[in-house]
Amino acid sequence: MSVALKVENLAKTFAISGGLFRGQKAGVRAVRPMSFGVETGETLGIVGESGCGKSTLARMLVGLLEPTEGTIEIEGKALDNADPKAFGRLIQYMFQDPVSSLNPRKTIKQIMEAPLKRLHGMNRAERDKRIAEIFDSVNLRSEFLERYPHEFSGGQAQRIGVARALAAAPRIIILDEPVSALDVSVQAQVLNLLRRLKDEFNLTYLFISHDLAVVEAVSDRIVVLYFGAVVEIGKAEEVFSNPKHPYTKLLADSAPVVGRPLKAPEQKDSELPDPLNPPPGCAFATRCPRATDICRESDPALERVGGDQFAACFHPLED
Ligand SMILES: Nc1ncnc2c1ncn2[C@@H]1O[C@H](COP(=O)(O)OP(=O)(O)OP(=O)(O)O)[C@@H](O)[C@H]1O
Repeated sequence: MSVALKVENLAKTFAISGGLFRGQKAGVRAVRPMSFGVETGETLGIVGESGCGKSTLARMLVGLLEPTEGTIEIEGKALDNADPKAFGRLIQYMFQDPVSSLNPRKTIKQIMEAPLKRLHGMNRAERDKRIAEIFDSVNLRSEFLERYPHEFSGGQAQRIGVARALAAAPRIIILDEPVSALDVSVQAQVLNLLRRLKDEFNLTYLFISHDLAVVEAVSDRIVVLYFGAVVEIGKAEEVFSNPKHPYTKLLADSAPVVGRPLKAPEQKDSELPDPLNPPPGCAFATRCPRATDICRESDPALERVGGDQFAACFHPLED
């Protein structure tokens, strides 16, 4: 197995100035230094509550945001923010709401052609051939090419979003809530299509979602983020059924997962820490039923807690 993506000490702090912060050096630590790898052909699920840094991480991975520190490597090559085309040829982002992310004044054909011209310098005949192949793979009819984004239903629009991401011939696609806006019946179709395309094009996926049942079903491994940091990482079939970090357990207990009884979440305090004034210790300590003094004083590192599972916790849960 080869490594598709390697992230080392990747972090983003948004500097804040002016207004209340005039003259101060304040910053929101949206992503705290994190490291992980993704194997070629793997689907890595990324979960966490709103504000935990999922979008910031995704935007750094596709070169839309410059990291404050750390490195991103795809297939062994370090990415350079000064070369956005290199990012585009290797990694693409599929937005949650494809209709509003596509230019409403351009036809689907014009939208599909743009990355082929910009990233690959293809001539008209090459572009036509490539677009026809991709449309065939995502089961879209060629007459759709002359239409505009608003003319499509949710499921069709999502397939166009996939087609656009595929047009660049990337190695990795980041799927940001790819099915959350769709009806359940259409969700299954889009998920099946994504699975087939992954094999057909030998792709690697990063799958971001709030829906733990969907993430568990599609992922090989899952990363759980809390307050900008990885708190747990492990095999999809283990992470929610045998969580080691108390936060993962809280998420799993509060999510309605088919076949698993729904329990009230164990928690002391539902508030996230202030990102402008993070606590010195574990960011989850204020909510954690297992927290002790050490948790309030130092921030635990991610450590192996058995098999292929890692957790950042001084008191990981037992099997
Ligand atoms: N441009 C910005 N300037 C300042 N702070 C920001 C900026 N973008 C994001 N943040 C902050 O960084 C943190 C992480 O935000 P991010 O959008 O990455 O989270 P998320 O997990 O994707 O949330 P959601 O699921 O709601 O999209 C939040 O505290 C957010 O307020």
